[in-house]
Amino acid sequence: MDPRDFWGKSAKLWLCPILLFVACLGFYSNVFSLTPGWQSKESQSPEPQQLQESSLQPESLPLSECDCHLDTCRIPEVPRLIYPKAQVLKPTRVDVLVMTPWFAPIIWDGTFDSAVLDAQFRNTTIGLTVFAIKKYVVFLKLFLETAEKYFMVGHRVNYYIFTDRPADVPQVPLGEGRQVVVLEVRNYSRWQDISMHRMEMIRNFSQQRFLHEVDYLVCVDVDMKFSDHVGVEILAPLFGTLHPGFYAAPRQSFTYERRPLSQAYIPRDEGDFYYAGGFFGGSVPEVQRLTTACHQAMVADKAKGIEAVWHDESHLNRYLLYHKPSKVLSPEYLWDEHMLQRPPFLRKLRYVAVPKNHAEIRNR
Ligand SMILES: CC(=O)N[C@H]1[C@@H](OP(=O)(O)OP(=O)(O)OC[C@H]2O[C@@H](n3ccc(=O)[nH]c3=O)[C@H](O)[C@@H]2O)O[C@H](CO)[C@H](O)[C@@H]1O
Ligand SMILES: [Mn+2]
Repeated sequence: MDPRDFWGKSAKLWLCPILLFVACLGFYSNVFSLTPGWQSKESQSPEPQQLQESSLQPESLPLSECDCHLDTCRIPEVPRLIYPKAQVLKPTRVDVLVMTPWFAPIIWDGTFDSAVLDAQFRNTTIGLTVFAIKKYVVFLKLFLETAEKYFMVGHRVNYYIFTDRPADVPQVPLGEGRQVVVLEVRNYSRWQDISMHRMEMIRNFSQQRFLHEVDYLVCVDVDMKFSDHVGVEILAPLFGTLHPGFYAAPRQSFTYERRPLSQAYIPRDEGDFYYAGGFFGGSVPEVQRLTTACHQAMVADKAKGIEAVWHDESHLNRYLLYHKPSKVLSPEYLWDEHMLQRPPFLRKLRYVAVPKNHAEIRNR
């Protein structure tokens, strides 16, 4: 028999039971889906109560244009530009790590070209959040003046100043497309509580305002000044900054929270980097997720009578361990000249600590 003939005839014979089986499958799957207890987990619709609760979870925040997988964001069109060509066999930095194992760039001087980046990020509005509660209002003047000189120059910027002393916010001349927005908030008696509640307040205002007003949020400490360019090279769905005290340290010596009782707990055999609490950010939905998660973790810790060793910074580190940032800023973006000796590979100091007398300024 011709093999083709065999397959021709037997195909018809085989096809009948298969079609019958498929039809039965379709019928029974419909019947089962109508029968309680036969639904698969995924297709179960949550009880109204569950739905309300899960809508508070950071993962289930509403989708937005920026809310997409790392590699699926829309590529912006850039105009004709003249800039030096990258050379594949001449890497611009060989002295430092410029890429994480999950392919997030680590931002160092020499690794980026602002001409290209500025074109890619034109029409972007950046929100810079900063808290100046109680005596910390004294830092605002230098902070704003230096930000005008170095932070996102040429782009639209909203300075969101969270303070309990709106009258003490200084008037600083601002460039075009830049504005100060004063957000009056409560204070706390302990500095640790002020620091930690930043997560809650950023979360709250993200929902109320930031989602509608800016594309990215940059969340920083106020007791600092800009001293070199900080531009759109830092912008990404989620970014953190290498803490200047730990960039070369082994993970065992990172000052993560080590007590399993805390929501910020990280075991000694885990950890990528030690991130600083004083400089993080991302798209508004991602920052909303981060701040919601960190705030919820701090509420849970408080209920158990535990406070993480480095407060919000410990929770930020835990979050960024399990939600890998899409860019990592080098310590150029957060440095303390009085505490640390500048290593030769640190070519620029972009955002640096302003010395403060802790006894004089904290808890006042
Ligand atoms: C540079 C850096 O990574 N700093 C982190 C580090 O502490 P720092 O020692 O830099 O903490 P800090 O005294 O600067 O406090 C954090 C921030 O809270 C605000 N504030 C604090 C007290 C106050 O009375 N009024 C007020 O407005 C202010 O914006 C300040 O910059 O660890 C803290 C948690 O322990 C935070 O994670 C900080 O972000
Ligand atoms: Mn600080």
